[in-house]
Amino acid sequence: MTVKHLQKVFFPGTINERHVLKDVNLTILPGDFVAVIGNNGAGKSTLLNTIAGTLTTDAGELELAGHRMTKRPVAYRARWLSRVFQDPKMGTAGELSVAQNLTLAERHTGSLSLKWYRQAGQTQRYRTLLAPLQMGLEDRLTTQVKYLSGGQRQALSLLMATLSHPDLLLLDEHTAALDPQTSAQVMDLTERIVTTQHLTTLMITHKLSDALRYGNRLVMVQDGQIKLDVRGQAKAQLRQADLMDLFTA
Ligand SMILES: Nc1ncnc2c1ncn2[C@@H]1O[C@H](COP(=O)(O)OP(=O)(O)OP(=O)(O)O)[C@@H](O)[C@H]1O
Repeated sequence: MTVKHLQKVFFPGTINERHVLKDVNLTILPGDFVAVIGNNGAGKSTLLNTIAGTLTTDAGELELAGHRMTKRPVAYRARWLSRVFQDPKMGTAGELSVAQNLTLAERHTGSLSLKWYRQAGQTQRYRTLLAPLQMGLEDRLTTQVKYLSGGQRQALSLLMATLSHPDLLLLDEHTAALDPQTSAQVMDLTERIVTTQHLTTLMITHKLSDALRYGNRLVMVQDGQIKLDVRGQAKAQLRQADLMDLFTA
């Protein structure tokens, strides 16, 4: 994924004009797991939304898996890109069962009937997919998703978002609405899925400890620009105090 000279201006030409992304450049290499941090209003969500296509760009280029995404709608980008939102309700259909949600996610790449899960072997396959989440979902295939806990629902969202092996996985503060223990559980699950599938991942988080612990790369956005971009050994040596210093600098 490459982001070149990206700019976003809200309310252009008015008294409220605000340059939220100021010439952002970012090359995400295949297999990178990038944690994005930054103050409130720094431009993190705007960056993610322009990549996902829910916001248009004012200047710059976006390319993913060799395809130009810049002016493309969300549906076009969905072939290569998946997203998990902060709200566990966003990634799943509450009125449908766990199995039906999985079928929906699989229909992303084909055209299966929602009754497909009843076919022989399908139940076992879904149980096998769900068991590694360690949330007990393999025993709740017929439960309507609205009755699941936030953590179970977010784990299911994560599984559904990654079933199609996307070229880019966007995690939009996906553990922020969960209690600390569940959040840690979903983060560990995230790491397992991302590592096993070698997924290229961009994760926004407000938890500095998560940004330091997970992923091979850390990007700090400040005032619409990338203030810090470290990977590998340099990232491993970073401490929370270093980040706090940068936040206030
Ligand atoms: N759709 C919009 N219309 C107008 N202004 C917007 C819009 N979306 C964001 N902004 C403004 O752009 C700035 C950056 O917002 P953004 O949500 O990208 O920041 P953020 O780094 O994700 O912050 P937070 O950590 O609080 O979520 C803020 O001043 C915000 O008010």
